[in-house]
Amino acid sequence: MTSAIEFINVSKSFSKKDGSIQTVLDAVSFSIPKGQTTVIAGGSGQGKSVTLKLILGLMRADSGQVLVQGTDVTRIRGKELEKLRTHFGVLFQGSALFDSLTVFENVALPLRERTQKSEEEIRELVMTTLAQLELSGHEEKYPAQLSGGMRKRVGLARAMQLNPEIMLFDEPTTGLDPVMSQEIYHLFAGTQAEFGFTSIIVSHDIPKIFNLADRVIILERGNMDVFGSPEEIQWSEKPHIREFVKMTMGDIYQSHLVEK
Ligand SMILES: Nc1ncnc2c1ncn2[C@@H]1O[C@H](COP(=O)(O)OP(=O)(O)OP(=O)(O)O)[C@@H](O)[C@H]1O
Repeated sequence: MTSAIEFINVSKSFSKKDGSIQTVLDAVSFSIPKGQTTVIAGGSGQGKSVTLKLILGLMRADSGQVLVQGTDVTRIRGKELEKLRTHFGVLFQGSALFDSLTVFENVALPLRERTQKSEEEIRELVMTTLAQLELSGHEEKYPAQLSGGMRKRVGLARAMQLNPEIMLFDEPTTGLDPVMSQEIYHLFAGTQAEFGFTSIIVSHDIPKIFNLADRVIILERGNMDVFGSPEEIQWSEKPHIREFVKMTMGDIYQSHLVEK
């Protein structure tokens, strides 16, 4: 299976104020297959956002290789890095919409900034995506006039504009109620199936988010455990994974744990 992303012995540490060193990633290796959905989970401060930043080249690894579609991000800079980033669609917490721009303008932004398309072409593309994400009729509204779920959908519409091969979602359902979160998950599953991009989702919303996952990566104390499917997690013998299952998946997987 071809990998969209591969970490080979990647380490990342930070110097703390008290002079000590905090190792966030300790020689981790894993690969993210093309066209699949990988969920990155783990407790607070375990390095999920650092992992996304390393993938995007927003942060540099201390050692090891971070391969994005075969290119080592740790070795490129400037224009080359910018070009590589065009392969990504990014939806971060809070959707990061521009409040002073309408829905239409927010979604059109990447096309206006990154392509030579005419305004006519841009209108057609934006209106098509808005229709796909059930946002038709809202194009002249401003973000403040939308619900949280709609803002996420606008963020998703914008992230999809340049037909990215890889989508990164950082806590995509933060701040949404369970009904809206469910709606967003449906939308992810639908758009992923339709467009076939590689999805990487960082989320605390376990076990719900696991329904979307082809594979799961759990980060803890500098190490990563990679599971081929969410079901595999429950059979892990590792105490910290069993603890994670108990804390986050509770009753759903409890019976299996008891049976073991
Ligand atoms: N630029 C930085 N300088 C110093 N320390 C940093 C920096 N970025 C991250 N860290 C530290 O690295 C650790 C991992 O951070 P990260 O943001 O990746 O955690 P996370 O798993 O995404 O957590 P959360 O779920 O709370 O968002 C944290 O302890 C954080 O303080």
